Amino acid sequence: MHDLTGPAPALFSWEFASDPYPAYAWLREHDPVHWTTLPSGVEAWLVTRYDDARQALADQRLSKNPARHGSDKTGIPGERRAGLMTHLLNIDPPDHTRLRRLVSKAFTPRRVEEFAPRVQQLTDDLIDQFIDRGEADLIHEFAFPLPIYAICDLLGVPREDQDDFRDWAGVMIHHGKGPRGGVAKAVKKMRGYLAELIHRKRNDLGDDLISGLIRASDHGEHLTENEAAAMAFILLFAGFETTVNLIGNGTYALLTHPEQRAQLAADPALLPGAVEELLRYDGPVELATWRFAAEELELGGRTIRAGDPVLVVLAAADRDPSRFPDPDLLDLARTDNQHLGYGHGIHYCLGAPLARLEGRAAIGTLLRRIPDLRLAADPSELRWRGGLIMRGLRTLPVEFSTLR
Ligand code: HEM
Repeated sequence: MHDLTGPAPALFSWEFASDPYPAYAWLREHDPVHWTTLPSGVEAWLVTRYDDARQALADQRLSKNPARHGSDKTGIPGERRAGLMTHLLNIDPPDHTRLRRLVSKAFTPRRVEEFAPRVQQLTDDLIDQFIDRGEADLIHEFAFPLPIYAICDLLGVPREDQDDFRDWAGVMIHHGKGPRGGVAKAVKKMRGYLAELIHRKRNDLGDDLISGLIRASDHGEHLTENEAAAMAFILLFAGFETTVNLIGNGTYALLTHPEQRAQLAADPALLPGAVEELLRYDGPVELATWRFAAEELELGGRTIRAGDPVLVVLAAADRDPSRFPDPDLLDLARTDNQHLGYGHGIHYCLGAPLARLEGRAAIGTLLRRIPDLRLAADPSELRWRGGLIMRGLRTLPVEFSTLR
């Protein structure tokens, strides 16, 4: 149980980054829709209770497109909102409805299902590379490469170009060797590459997702090359660091809850439910992406003014005791687990079936192939990446026996 009687906790401090849950518990109890100043200096509402969060995620008066009502308070420069940034998470209906319908025709559950053997092979190949060494950093060597190669394969990026993507993606989340200021450069290179790839595929359609997008757009609904590039970019961008963190945070939670882990190892049928519980307990997306009040509205008893930025704190909602009994307990056998880790409403995660596939393959295979996997650092030594939206570890050092 958290101490809810003390003064308001400091948000966005170093301690907060490693364990934000006590602060969120305090907010849920005392100021559930909380006006705050973010580290960037931008002011925004934080929504922390489950019911308010679900309501906000489904409320179309909360727009995703700041340009629509001329109130961009995020501090994100205007030029980044053009080009690749005009994607699903930054637009409202009717554009959103059209683009989402189009991508859903290409990114079908069947396509994901057919992809399962490839994900399993990628998982095994990555484990093969460190299993004889007795130690590894599971973020850099496992959680990070798996989703980037998986999404590249799915999109139809040729294998010989995939290491470039790995490098650009690495720079984008500061894992790579590139300089910190290289993010804009990496995005630019990715944009150039995607535009060229889409152009090439128009004349040589294959069985991949980009070809599927082009085909879907040729059947009536229009998709410009810029929209196609933005779509490929958001699939990469939304599907990459999130999955890194599902594997990283999930494995970390299992390594620090040995009884739960033993229960899962003894009963692999628990795996699908276990991955959902890991998403609820310490999910990759701490705060949902920016929303802006298109008009004045009430939320959790507070008045949100037109133009105000609203951030729904998924991590706080998913530990709300009024929705989840014993919310701070990791219970891999939990039932009635309708968490908000993939969002809710029209922006509900498009890649959830792929994320589930990757999460189950990665975590299930790791536990099966390395039954004595142990954390090789004290939890207090581990560092969490300090972004606003995502929650994830910088490194996850592990050790294990090489005798098997
Ligand atoms: C465990 C991994 C993942 C988690 C936790 C996750 C979580 C989320 C969340 C919370 C949202 C909604 C954000 C909001 O409303 O502000 C979202 C949207 C989205 N996700 Fe995921 N995601 C994951 C993996 C993926 C993957 C693998 C892909 C694709 C390859 C993907 C593609 C998308 C897209 C395109 C959207 C925007 C949908 C829209 O606006 O209509 N995600 N995701």
